[in-house]
Amino acid sequence: MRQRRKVGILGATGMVGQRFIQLLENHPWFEVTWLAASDRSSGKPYGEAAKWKLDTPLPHNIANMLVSPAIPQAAPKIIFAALDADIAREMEPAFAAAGCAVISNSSAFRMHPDVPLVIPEVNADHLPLIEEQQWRKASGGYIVTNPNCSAIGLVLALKPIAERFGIEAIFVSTMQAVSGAGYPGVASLDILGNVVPFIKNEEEKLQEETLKLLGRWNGRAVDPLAAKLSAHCNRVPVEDGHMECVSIKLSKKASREELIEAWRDFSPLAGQALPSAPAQPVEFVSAEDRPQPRLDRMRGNGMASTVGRLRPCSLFDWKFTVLSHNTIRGAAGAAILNAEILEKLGKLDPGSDSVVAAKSNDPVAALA
Ligand SMILES: NC(=O)C1=CN([C@@H]2O[C@H](COP(=O)(O)OP(=O)(O)OC[C@H]3O[C@@H](n4cnc5c(N)ncnc54)[C@H](OP(=O)(O)O)[C@@H]3O)[C@@H](O)[C@H]2O)C=CC1
Ligand SMILES: N[C@@H](CC(=O)OP(=O)(O)O)C(=O)O
Repeated sequence: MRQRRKVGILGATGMVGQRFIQLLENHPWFEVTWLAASDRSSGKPYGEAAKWKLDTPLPHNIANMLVSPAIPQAAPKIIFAALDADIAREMEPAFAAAGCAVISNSSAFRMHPDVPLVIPEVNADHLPLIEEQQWRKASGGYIVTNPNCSAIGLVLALKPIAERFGIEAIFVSTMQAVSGAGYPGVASLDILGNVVPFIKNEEEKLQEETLKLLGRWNGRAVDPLAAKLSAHCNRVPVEDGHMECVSIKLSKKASREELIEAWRDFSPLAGQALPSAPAQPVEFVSAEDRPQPRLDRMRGNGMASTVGRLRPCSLFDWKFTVLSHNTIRGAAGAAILNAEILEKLGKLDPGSDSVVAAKSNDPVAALA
């Protein structure tokens, strides 16, 4: 049996941090040995610092672990980061500069030209971008990101179609769960019995990240997919699971059967034996009233994207509905799968502990 690698979680007390703890509890490759959060939590036992909000018990060893200050000294070399974007912008480069592999869930560096934005089933071939990062050259450390929670479900559904038929235009309207806003998130008086047709920066992220993810690695950089994309993002009173209504215009004609076949055949990680990879990343359901968040979000242990309601579109070619779990596939599970593919590629260990930390005093500038 292989020895499990020691990993740390930055932002461990938050909603996504908690998912990391839950999903890593019995992970065969990774063992959580370090937890960090803000000064409010640092020095306290995790069980006291965090308001555990998940429906599985907080593991005992984690409850008793002291929350560390969020600094790279004494942190393990593999870090899962679940920080607010503003804090991530300062902190993730400091960890990368100190020689850590930062597997980030935040939006801070997703669109940086030298930072891979990756869904392993879709664009693992973008990972060589890490070699362009100054931190990598100086200390072995790097940042790899996973996408926005709405982009992940959408892109998983689009990739098999883009590969076979090409996509020229996409229209998407989301219905996003409240857990996406963290805790305490949206006030109950705003969301109960209501829909809020605005999520700050979400439409911009969904549009630009989708095109980068479906883009082509040219050996030095990623050329984004040249398609038109228009997004509407809405918050709905659902606990977990982002649903999206999608219309697409194809480059080449496709029948309903051909589209379903493209989704069913899509298994690019088959044979890789990555512990978190779902056997069927895109599940097509034929029932006329599916997918639904409560019934379908846990397909593939929360890592599959469920597609249904495929029918002709009178504006574009086809329309369908897609659903994915926003804090599993859309956040912590996505980052863990990124770490697994990096491990498989022999890239997860950024170097031994003796790696010399980067000399730069400004790690953000070191990326430029
Ligand atoms: N919720 C979701 O569905 C998704 C969230 N994301 C992204 O993941 C990230 C985390 O989201 P979420 O878990 O919801 O956020 P939360 O607000 O629930 O958690 C934030 C975490 O960051 C910590 N933190 C805050 N300030 C600092 C600081 N100065 N130094 C160190 N740690 C700090 C908090 O610690 P403390 O408890 O001590 O304050 C807490 O652990 C965000 O970038 C978010 O956009 C991405 C996809 C989906
Ligand atoms: N904004 C998303 C969750 C999120 O935090 O996204 P991002 O990782 O892009 O910041 C939502 O509200 O559902």
